[in-house]
Amino acid sequence: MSKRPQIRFIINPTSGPKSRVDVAARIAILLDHEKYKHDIVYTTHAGHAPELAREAAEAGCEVVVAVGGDGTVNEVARGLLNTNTALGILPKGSGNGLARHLKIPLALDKAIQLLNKGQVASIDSGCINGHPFFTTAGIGFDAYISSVFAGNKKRGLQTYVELVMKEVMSYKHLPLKASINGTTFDTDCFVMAFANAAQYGNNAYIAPMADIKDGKLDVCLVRRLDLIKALNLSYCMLTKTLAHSDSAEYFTTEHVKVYMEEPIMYHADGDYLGKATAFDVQLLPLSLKVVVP
Ligand SMILES: Nc1ncnc2c1ncn2[C@@H]1O[C@H](COP(=O)(O)OP(=O)(O)OP(=O)(O)O)[C@@H](O)[C@H]1O
Repeated sequence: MSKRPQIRFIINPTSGPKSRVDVAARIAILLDHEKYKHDIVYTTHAGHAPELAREAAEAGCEVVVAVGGDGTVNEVARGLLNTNTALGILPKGSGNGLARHLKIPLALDKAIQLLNKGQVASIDSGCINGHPFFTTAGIGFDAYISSVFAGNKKRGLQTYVELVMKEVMSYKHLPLKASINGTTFDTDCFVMAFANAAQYGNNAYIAPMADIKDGKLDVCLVRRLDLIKALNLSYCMLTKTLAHSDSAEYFTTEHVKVYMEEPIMYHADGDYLGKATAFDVQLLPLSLKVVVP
């Protein structure tokens, strides 16, 4: 029994809708205790989870499980990058982009059971100006929406879509210079998204063909939008058909550089990170182990 590997659960008590479900109790009931010893820790502030994850990885923990939304998953995964410790996910957010991409069950009990029998796979991660991301990062309108969404008490797809429709026409397109695969070009930018996973979350597919293990980022560039194109873009994202739309262009690459005259907003995994005039976006191949079905 003493050789059982350790699994740590890191719970963000603030993430997701309020729920009466006692996650610790469900873990106690459903986790295979012959397979794992476990401990449960709770974050007390933003930025706490990377510390808790790193500490567990350094102690030789086999799996560290993020219990929360994509923000919590990002923080835990950051602490596990390039270690032998695998990330597990109990999805509790409103978008759950990485869990959805990896086909991790959204139902708590099923996600706990997956930890008992799942396998470990390596996935790529991305890095935008030094900030790791696992689903998507982006500059422009998606980052602007992240900044507004962060201050919004209501969550979920409906809030998100309402926000996008309200803000889309007043959003100011900014010009940028991008270097991708040895070519440098000038363009207007409504959004430039760097996709490691295919979706933002909520099954909104910004890069439907993105493969999280292929060593490439799928860069989606939307140069300009009018109202009709905006409606079409939303429809295409939700029907996984954006790659066939004439609103978006795609590039696959390991490295992108972007230069702006005016500062532009950016995000990583939906967390608004501020504004910058220069961006260096890289792909870090197979840099994270994850428990998957
Ligand atoms: N104890 C805490 N108190 C306040 N903020 C925290 C705490 N622990 C983590 N955080 C922060 O909460 C942020 C949001 O978490 P997360 O994305 O998991 O939940 P969510 O916003 O409810 O989910 P979603 O983004 O899917 O709606 C994280 O980026 C993290 O920095």
